[in-house]
Amino acid sequence: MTEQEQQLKVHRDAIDAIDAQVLELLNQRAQHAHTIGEIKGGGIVYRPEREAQVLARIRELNQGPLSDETVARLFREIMSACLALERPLTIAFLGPEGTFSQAAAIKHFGHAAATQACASIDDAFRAVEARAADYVVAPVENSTEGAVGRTLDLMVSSPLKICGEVVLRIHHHLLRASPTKDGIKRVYSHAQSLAQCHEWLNRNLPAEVERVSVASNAEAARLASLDPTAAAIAGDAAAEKFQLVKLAENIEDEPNNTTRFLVLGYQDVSKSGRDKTSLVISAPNKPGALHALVEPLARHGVSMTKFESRPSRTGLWEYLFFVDVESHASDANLIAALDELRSTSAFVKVLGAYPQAVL
Ligand SMILES: C=C(O[C@@H]1C=C(C(=O)O)C=C[C@H]1O)C(=O)O
Repeated sequence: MTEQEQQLKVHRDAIDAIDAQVLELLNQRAQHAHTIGEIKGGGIVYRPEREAQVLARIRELNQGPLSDETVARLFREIMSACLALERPLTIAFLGPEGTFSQAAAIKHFGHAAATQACASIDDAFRAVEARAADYVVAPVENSTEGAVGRTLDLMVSSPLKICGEVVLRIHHHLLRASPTKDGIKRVYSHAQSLAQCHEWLNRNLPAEVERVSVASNAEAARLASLDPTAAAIAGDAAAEKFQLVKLAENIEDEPNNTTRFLVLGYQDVSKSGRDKTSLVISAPNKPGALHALVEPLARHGVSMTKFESRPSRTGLWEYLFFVDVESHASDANLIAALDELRSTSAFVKVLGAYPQAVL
């Protein structure tokens, strides 16, 4: 054995011994999670607030050299596998396979969860409402393009509650079946992605190349895989699924492009310690209405992280305001502010209280 081989052997033997211990400990952990499942007695096993606390604690304990992000991702998968011992969760998302919604579902629930592709955001909500899936993951806002109106509208009438949020960094690539930019006649993508790459397209593709908006980026990738004169704008998952070549990477105009997704199900989530509550409140279109809405929140020390207005579709009220606050719905100051708002607004709905994204 050479000296180098001897040195390698020392460390490989150490790794083998550690792996045996890690394996033993992982199974001990799984056993405890299973027992907790039994104590819960067949009720809802998944506890978003506990999972957020586990991930936050792991990040805090971490001394490196692995990054906080890396260890949190590993523990995300460990919890996912422990939970699947009871029953794998089914997560509905806006399909087809390979969309950012699916990537968000996997980021939040780990790979042990089963993902169920749906034809529309409406269908994904319906799957959970009909209990054909456990949770839905739906996009709600993009840092460059703003709110996803359909998700906001659905939440107003749906009986589902928000029980988590997922923040996903969005990277778009120009994809094609062949490795050249020559002969591209059209580019397929979802309208939002075309908008997010608008300037890059202006600079890098001839003006006569047609931009065709389709239902999803994954659908765009599928079409580009069939049509030699087409390219698609989509992310890594779609590129992999349809075996397309990346002609250009990270072509989004805004480098910090992120999309926020919400997780909804039939579940009230207890306090994790770092929570948000999402509300929708109606306000008439008259002077001072907006002030009357914000003032009680401010006076009770509730801090807002988002404020989004949307015309009411029912015609009963002029506007609906979607408000996110940095409190849990069970916090005394938020309860007091909501009591006041209920006495002045025709419609106040708590869409859910949930842990802030940890990953
Ligand atoms: C083990 C539990 O059940 C599930 C599994 C968890 C885990 O593996 O740590 C955490 C929360 C729950 O989703 C629990 O509630 O503590």
